[in-house]
Amino acid sequence: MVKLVLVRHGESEWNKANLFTGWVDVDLSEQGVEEAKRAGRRLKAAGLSFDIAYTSVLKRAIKTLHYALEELDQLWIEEHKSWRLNERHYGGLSGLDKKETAEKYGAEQVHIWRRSYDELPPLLDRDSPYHPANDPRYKDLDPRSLPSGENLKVTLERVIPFWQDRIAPQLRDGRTVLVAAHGNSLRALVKYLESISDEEIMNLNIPTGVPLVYELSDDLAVEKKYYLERD
Ligand SMILES: O=C(O)[C@H](O)COP(=O)(O)O
Repeated sequence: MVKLVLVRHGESEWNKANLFTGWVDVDLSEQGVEEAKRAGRRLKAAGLSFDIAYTSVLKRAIKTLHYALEELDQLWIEEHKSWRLNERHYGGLSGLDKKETAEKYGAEQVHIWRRSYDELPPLLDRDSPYHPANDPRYKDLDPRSLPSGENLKVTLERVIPFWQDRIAPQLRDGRTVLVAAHGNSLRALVKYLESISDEEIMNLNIPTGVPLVYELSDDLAVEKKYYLERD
């Protein structure tokens, strides 16, 4: 049996302000820092330690990983960052207020944008400051793989190759893996790991800063799954 732990970053400044965020690189709020440290304490209380960690190229996930590893005194472990673990790109909704957007387009439409599997948000113009083509951290990527807006399906299609090529081989070699990422990149991974249907995934929410432990068989089938809810 091998262990995989997923943790969604702690509350961000824009979670707190109720703004659509996606790939915008906002920081953790004060509460988010506390949630990240608490995640680390919960991992420690559960007797977990890690061989390798993965995160996105967004600071709310990177910092969550580091705060958690600091509590474990494991800041030294090997870690890898990838855009493939980024939050889903919210396209033209990036930076908008979620409540105001619901007032404008209706709560039902906003719920579909937020939770459906295959409905795309409005797409972003390539000259928008929120477009990844204008962000140096993505300069080495093929411009064709830079999204102007993503649904969960597109997010899953870029997360799963990273899972298959990078994370799964580590687990198969018996390593304990920590992944610090985002609400929707983790929903995509959970959908894949648990074969959740396109309809059912609409009801799945992953809370911020609560470690989700998977116990996997040697061929990476899910044997057990639980949240660490105690420090
Ligand atoms: O990108 C965002 O706005 C949040 O991190 C996740 O948003 P959601 O709850 O609308 O999926």
